[in-house]
Amino acid sequence: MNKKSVKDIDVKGKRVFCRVDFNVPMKDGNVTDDTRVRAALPTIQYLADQGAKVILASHLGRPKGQVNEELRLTPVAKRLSELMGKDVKKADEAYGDAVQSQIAEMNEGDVLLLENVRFYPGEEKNDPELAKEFAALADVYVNDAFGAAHRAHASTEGIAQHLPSAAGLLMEKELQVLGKALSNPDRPFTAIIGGAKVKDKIGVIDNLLEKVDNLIIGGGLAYTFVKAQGHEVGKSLLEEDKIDLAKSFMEKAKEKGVKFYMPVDVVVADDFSEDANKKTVAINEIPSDWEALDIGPKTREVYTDVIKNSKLVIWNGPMGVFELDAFANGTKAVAQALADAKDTYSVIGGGDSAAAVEKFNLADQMSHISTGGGASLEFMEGKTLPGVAALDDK
Ligand SMILES: Nc1ncnc2c1ncn2[C@@H]1O[C@H](COP(=O)(O)OP(=O)(O)O)[C@@H](O)[C@H]1O
Ligand SMILES: O=C(OP(=O)(O)O)[C@H](O)COP(=O)(O)O
Repeated sequence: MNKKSVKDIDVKGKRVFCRVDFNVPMKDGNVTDDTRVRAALPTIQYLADQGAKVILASHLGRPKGQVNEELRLTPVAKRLSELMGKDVKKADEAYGDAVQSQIAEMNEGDVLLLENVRFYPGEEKNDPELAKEFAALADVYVNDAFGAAHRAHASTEGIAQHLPSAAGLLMEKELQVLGKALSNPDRPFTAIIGGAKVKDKIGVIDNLLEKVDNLIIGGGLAYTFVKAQGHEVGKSLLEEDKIDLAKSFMEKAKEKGVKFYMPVDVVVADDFSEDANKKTVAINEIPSDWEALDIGPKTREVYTDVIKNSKLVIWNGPMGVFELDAFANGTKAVAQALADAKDTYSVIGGGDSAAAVEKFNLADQMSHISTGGGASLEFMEGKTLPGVAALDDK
């Protein structure tokens, strides 16, 4: 990476504004999954150990520029305190005089978490005035929020125009792992694309066809491809206006010699619920008033085999509605195959895929679980991430 690292700059005694992605799931005022907090710990700990005054900033949810009591970062500060084994102070705002006073009282190695930056309308608008207010709090800017690096916001992009800046350790690791996967991949290289966001993932499929040896399609987005193959999909998820594009991808795969794997059988249900009637059918036999909610056993076998024979696999999006146990088998089979394939480097991206791997207790057997869903997709599409582009070059 040609961007400065936090390790390239002197932070001792300096006030460091460190943007992290603490956009974590919460329930009843508690953090229910602290993966992103733990992922940011190496940078926070490094800064504290170096004697910096660590000022952390993050968004949480989408409060649309207004204060939302349920989206305060207080529970995250509590969790971070527990993880670090030291007191982490929390500010009630993200800039201004009160925050300045709190910072003035900090000692070297202290950590302060600012309030949700999206409580201010200027954040998502990348308002230069708000960026200046953030910059006024610190001497140095470090961006460790890979999950938000695809956003050009005041705390991810604007602030970097006003302070010396560098990438945090998580940011570096994410860019290095994903960058290597794409620039110099071990082969056979397989991409598995599933989930429900057809529109978001179409672009990435196009780009991946230039790079992979195998492309596996599953999840809700498969049915646009199934339809493009000429089969009926009943009530399954379908993006009518993307059928032609799906067709062109299958043709492109043929031209490029990419093996394109689609479900050969599926689990269909008469309702989107745990206790729906369900049955397994061949891909050309989806009944008109049923919907496909998971891949079937034959497909699981094929996909498992491809994974076993790959050296590098990137996986984004579940194979079925894994939140319902009745339709979790396809996703579980893929996760298990990745866990079993010890010689295969596995990269998981996307909140739901990561959640699925956690649910099956297989997270620690994956090589790399990316903290960014949208960010990892945009990166893999070859787009520039504004939060990275804004940082100082080496
Ligand atoms: N066959 C399907 N029909 C409808 N929804 C599906 C199907 N397969 C997967 N899904 C849903 O897709 C969602 C995840 O999609 P997406 O957000 O694109 O993935 P990710 O967050 O991993 O990028 C899950 O909530 C899952 O229930
Ligand atoms: O959770 C996030 O995105 P992700 O679910 O695509 O990983 C990031 O924190 C970005 O959040 P945003 O999509 O509200 O800008």
